Amino acid sequence: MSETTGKSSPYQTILVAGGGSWGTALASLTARAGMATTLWARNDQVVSAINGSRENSIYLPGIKLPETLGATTDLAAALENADAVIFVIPAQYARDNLAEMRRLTGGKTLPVALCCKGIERGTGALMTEVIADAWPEAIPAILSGPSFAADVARGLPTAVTLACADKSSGERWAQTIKAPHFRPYLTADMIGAELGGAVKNVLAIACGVVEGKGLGESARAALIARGFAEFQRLGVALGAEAQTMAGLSGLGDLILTCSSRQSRNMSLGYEIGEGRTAKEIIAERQTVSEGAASAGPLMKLAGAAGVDMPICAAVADLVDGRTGVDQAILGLLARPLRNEGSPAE
Ligand SMILES: NC(=O)c1ccc[n+]([C@@H]2O[C@H](COP(=O)([O-])OP(=O)(O)OC[C@H]3O[C@@H](n4cnc5c(N)ncnc54)[C@H](O)[C@@H]3O)[C@@H](O)[C@H]2O)c1
Ligand SMILES: O=P(O)(O)OC[C@H](O)CO
Repeated sequence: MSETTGKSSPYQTILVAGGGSWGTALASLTARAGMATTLWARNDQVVSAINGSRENSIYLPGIKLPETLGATTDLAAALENADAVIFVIPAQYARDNLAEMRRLTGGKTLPVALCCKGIERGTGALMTEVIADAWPEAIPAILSGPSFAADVARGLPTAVTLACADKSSGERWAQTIKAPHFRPYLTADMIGAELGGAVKNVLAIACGVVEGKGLGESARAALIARGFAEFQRLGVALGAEAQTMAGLSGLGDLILTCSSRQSRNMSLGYEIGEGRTAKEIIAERQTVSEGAASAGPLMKLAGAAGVDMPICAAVADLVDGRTGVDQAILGLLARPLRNEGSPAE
């Protein structure tokens, strides 16, 4: 897929499922572009705030939302007229919500852009596998890449990967979400796109630990580079394309998330590096840190593929309380020396 035709028509009636910061930013984007957009959230405070004061004061405070954006807690009604769904519910709740949408639509074939960046606990399934089980009639796409919700909602320039195996649906999605400041790049490589988003969240926790522990910027750069090598090994094993891994949803998002404490994953790692436990930090947060829930399933996926991912394994041990920060760092530094390009054992 080298160039889009530019002739595809956008989807017109959009349901954005998920009233967190990213769902709200994406809903604002499509509503501003003129698509009839309804945001579904399970939290009625979010819905009243959006409909009443044009602001998601809980998850995206301080951003004025367009008058044309409607919000509802009634999923069945929101699905009734939708011709496309932007799915922005955290990965661990994706299966149940997708299955419910399938039930409510009677198994309708709808295009669904999956925007969550995670791997399912228990199964180690990627989001395309989850949707294939839970709503097999849907036409999935992956929207991923370096994009903080607040940046996009403020109209700051952003570029993302839009992956869709169905060329015509991919082109329609590109026309639907594009904006003067928001630029989607198309690919058919869905595995590469979704893997990048899930793995960078785990690696961002490690980078946060490095910062919180005061290990220095050289250590952080080394961790990003070695983390990227881990991601590439897994990607190759699972059939991801090299250019997707080096692109926006891979290297691009890894750089963003590992460089900014605006990232919930990096800030989680930062606090762990300062000496707190993941469990206590997560318990007091209202927002999601996908890397914490996805680190364990990522190790399951890597194990099944026979791929060694020592940094991600250390993060999984850390967030699940099987190791401490000092022990994790010592474990990584004590690994045998090897050639830079060699597949680790
Ligand atoms: N925020 C960003 O900048 C950003 C950017 C790109 C991708 N993402 C991804 O988007 C997804 C959503 O993240 P977010 O930042 O919008 O979330 P958030 O942390 O802002 O809010 C969490 C949302 O999840 C909802 N939720 C929790 N449990 C639920 C359940 N059982 N069923 C339905 N909804 C439930 C909450 O009501 C809330 O709307 C994540 O996978 C995240 O990695 C986020
Ligand atoms: O805040 P995070 O760590 O969930 O990152 C948000 C986006 O995924 C960045 O691209």
